[in-house]
Amino acid sequence: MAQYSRVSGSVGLITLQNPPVNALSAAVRQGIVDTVKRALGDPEVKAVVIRGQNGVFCGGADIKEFGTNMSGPHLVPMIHAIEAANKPVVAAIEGIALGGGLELALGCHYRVAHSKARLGLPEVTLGLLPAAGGTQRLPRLIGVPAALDLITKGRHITAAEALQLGVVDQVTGHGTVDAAVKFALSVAGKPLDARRISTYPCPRTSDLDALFEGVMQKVRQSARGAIAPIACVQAVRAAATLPYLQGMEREKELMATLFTSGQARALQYSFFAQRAVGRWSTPSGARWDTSKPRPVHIAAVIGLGTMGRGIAVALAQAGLSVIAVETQEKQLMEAKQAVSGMLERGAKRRGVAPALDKVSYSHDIKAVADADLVIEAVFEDMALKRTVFRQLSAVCKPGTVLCTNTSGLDVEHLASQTRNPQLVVGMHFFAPAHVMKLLEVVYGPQSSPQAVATAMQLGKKMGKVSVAVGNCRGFVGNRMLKPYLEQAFFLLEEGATPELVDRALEEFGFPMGVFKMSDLSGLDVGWRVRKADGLAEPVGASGQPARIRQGQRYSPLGDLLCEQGRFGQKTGRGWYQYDKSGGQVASSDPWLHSFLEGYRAMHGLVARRIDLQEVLERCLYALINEGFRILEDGIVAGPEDIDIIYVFGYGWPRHRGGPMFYASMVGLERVLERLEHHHKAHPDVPHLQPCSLLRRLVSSGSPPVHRWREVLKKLNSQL
Ligand SMILES: CCCCCCCCCCCCC[C@H](O)CC(=O)SCCNC(=O)CCNC(=O)[C@H](O)C(C)(C)COP(=O)(O)OP(=O)(O)OC[C@H]1O[C@@H](n2cnc3c(N)ncnc32)[C@H](O)[C@@H]1OP(=O)(O)O
Repeated sequence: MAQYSRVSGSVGLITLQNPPVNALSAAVRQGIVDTVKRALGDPEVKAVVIRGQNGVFCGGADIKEFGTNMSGPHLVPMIHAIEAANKPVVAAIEGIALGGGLELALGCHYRVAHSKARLGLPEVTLGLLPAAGGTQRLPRLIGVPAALDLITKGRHITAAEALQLGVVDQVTGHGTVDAAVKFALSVAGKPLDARRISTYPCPRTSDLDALFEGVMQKVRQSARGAIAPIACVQAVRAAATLPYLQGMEREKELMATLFTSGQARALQYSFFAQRAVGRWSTPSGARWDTSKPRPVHIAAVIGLGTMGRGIAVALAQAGLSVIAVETQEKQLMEAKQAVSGMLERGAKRRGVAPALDKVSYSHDIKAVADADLVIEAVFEDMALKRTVFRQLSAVCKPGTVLCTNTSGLDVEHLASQTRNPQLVVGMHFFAPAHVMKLLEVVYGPQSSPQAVATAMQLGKKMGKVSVAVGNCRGFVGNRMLKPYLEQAFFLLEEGATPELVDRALEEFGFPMGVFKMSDLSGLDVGWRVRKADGLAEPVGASGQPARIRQGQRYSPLGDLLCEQGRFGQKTGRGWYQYDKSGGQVASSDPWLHSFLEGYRAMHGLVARRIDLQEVLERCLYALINEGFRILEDGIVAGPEDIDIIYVFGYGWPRHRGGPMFYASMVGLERVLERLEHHHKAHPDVPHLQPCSLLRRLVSSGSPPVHRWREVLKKLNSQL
C-alpha cells in the first residue's frame, strides 16, 4: 500500500509500504494511484514527493506476483499519470531503486538520491526487460550506449554514477526526504514540459546501426542462448528509431514473449532458490534461524597452493585478519608475493586500498593458536590432511572451528582425528577461490549447529553463495559430475567424438563442454582420484577385463590419455590439441580420432551414429538421476540447493534454472522414460537406472519443483 501525508505545508508525501523492499504489488500500485490522485486534487499541494518506507525506495515489480493472475492497476498507465501530472513529482531515492522502482522514478519529474543508494534495471537477470517504460525512457534520458549497457547487463550503479550519467538530479549525503521536499518546493510552479522524459527525442548517436550490431553480437556471444538480453537490445533499438508510443508498443510485445518463456520462469526460480539456500537446515534439526554462529575475527589458512592463496585473499578482502601458513620456506615466499599481487589487483579493480596488512605469514602451524577459525587447504590427500588435523587439534585454542577445503574427502573421518569433532566442517571452495561464488559447507553427523552456522556466515561475509550439504563422496557437485563424465566417456567408446559431445553441451548453454573443461582443469586430477580408488589400474594388474571395474562398465579412456602424458591444456595435448603447453585455444586432434578408432577396434566396439539429443539425455539425465539420489539420501534439504550449486559452481546455464528445475521443465515422466530407455540399452551402467525417488515423484503426479520439499517430507514420513 501507500501512505499519504502533507509536509512543509504544501508538499504531498507518498510513502510506499511493502516491506522489505517495497515491491510494487497490486496493493502498492493501487495505493500510488489513489494517493497521486489525492495530491493532485488537493489545491493546497504544490508538489509531490514519493519515497519508500524504511529507507528503501523500491525493489521493482513484485516478482512473487508474476506467477499469479496479476490484478490491480497496471504500472505503465500509473507511471504515465505521474509523468503527466501538472504538479512536480520528485522521487526521493534511498536504499535502492531497481527495475519497476527506477521506472517509477523515471516517470517522476525529478530524482533526488542518497549517496549510498543503488539504482538499476536488473530485469534481464530475471529473464525479462524493463517493461514499465524503462527501455524507452532511459535511452532518452542518458543516451543509447549508456542505456544499453545498463539494461542488457542489469548492472546496479551507485548514486554518484547515476548523477554523472544524468539519471538523478541531485545526490545528498543526509536526509533524502528532507532534501527532496526542499527540492520539490524549489521547483513548484515551474513549467514541467521539459521534465517529461517520454517527450524527449533520443540523443543522436553516430552510426546507430553499427552500434546495435556490435552490441547484439556481444550479447549473443555472452548470453549463450538466453533470450532476454537480445530482447533488451531490440527494445532499446525501438527507443532509438521509433516515436515514444510505438516504442512502448514494441516494449510490451517483447515483454509478452519473455514473460511467458521458460527462461523467465527458470531465472525467477533461481532468484528465489538463491535466497532459499540461505535458510539452510540439516537432518539433525540445525537451522539458519536457531543456530548462532561464533564470531570470527581471525581466520587461518593452512597450505598456500592455488586454493589456499585464493582463500586467503577472499578472507582478507572480507575484512578478516588472516594467518597464512605454509611450511616450506620457499613456497611461503612465493605465496606471499602471489597473495599480495592478487590483493593489489583486486583493490585496484574495486577502487579501494589493498588489504595487505590483513595477512600475516608463517611457516609454523603453531602461529594459528589464536585463530577463531582455520581452513586447511593442503594437497587433496587424506593422510596429509589427517596429520594436519591432528596438529590443529593440538595447537588451536578451545572453540576454534576447523574446516577442511576438500572437493570430496570424508569430513567425518577428519573430524574423528580431533578432540572436538563437533567443531569440524568442510568448506569446499571452487577455483579460483577468491573469484568463484560457490561454497559447499559440508556438515558431518557430529558437526554442531554452531560450526555449520559459523561456516555459512563466513561464506556470506566472503561474498559467497553458501550451500549446506551433507557429507558424502564428492558432496553434491562432484558426486553428480561423476555419472555425467562417465556418460561422456561411454559416448566416445560408442562412436561420438569430443567435439560432438562438447557441441551438444555448449549449445545447451554450458560455457564449455565436458572435454574442454576436463582439458582446462587437467586430466591428471581425475586420474589421481581413480588410481586412489583402485579404478585406474593397468589392465593386467586389475585382473579384470579393461572395460569392467568393480563389476561395472568402466571406460579407461581418460587413464590411457594420461599414460601418454596428455594432461590437457597444461601439456598442450588432451582431448584436444593446443598450440603450446598452457595454450587455451582447443583444436581438433587427428591423433585422438585415430586413437579412438584403434581403441574401438581393439575392444570390438562398432562406432554408431550418435546425435546431439542422445548426448544431452545420456549426460544430463544421468547427472539429474544422481541429483534425485542425493535428495533421497537427505544430503541436501531441497532441489534448490542442487540447482544453486550447479548454476554457481559448474557452469549450468542460469536461464535453465539448474538440473532439478530443468528436469521438472522437461517433465519427470519424460526424464524417467528416457532413463529407462537408456538403462535398457546399457544395463551394465547403474547410473542410468532411474532412482526410486524419481519414480515416486512421477507416481505422485510429477509435482512442480517448488513442491518437492513437501512431497519429500511426506514420502519420508511414510517410510
Ligand atoms: C501474455 C502475458 C503478457 C504478460 C505481460 C506482462 C506484463 C507485466 C508487466 C509488468 C511490468 C513490470 C515491469 C518491471 O520492469 C519489472 C520488474 O521490476 S522485475 C523486478 C526488478 N527488481 C529486481 O530484480 C530486484 C530483485 N531484488 C534484489 O535484487 C534484491 O532482493 C535487493 C532488492 C537488492 C535486496 O537485496 P538483499 O538486501 O540482499 O535482500 P534479499 O535479496 O534477501 O531480499 C529480501 C527479501 O525481499 C524479497 N524481494 C526482493 N526483491 C523483490 C521483488 N522485486 N519482488 C518480490 N520480492 C522481492 C526477496 O525474495 C527476499 O525475500 P525472501 O525470498 O527471503 O522471502
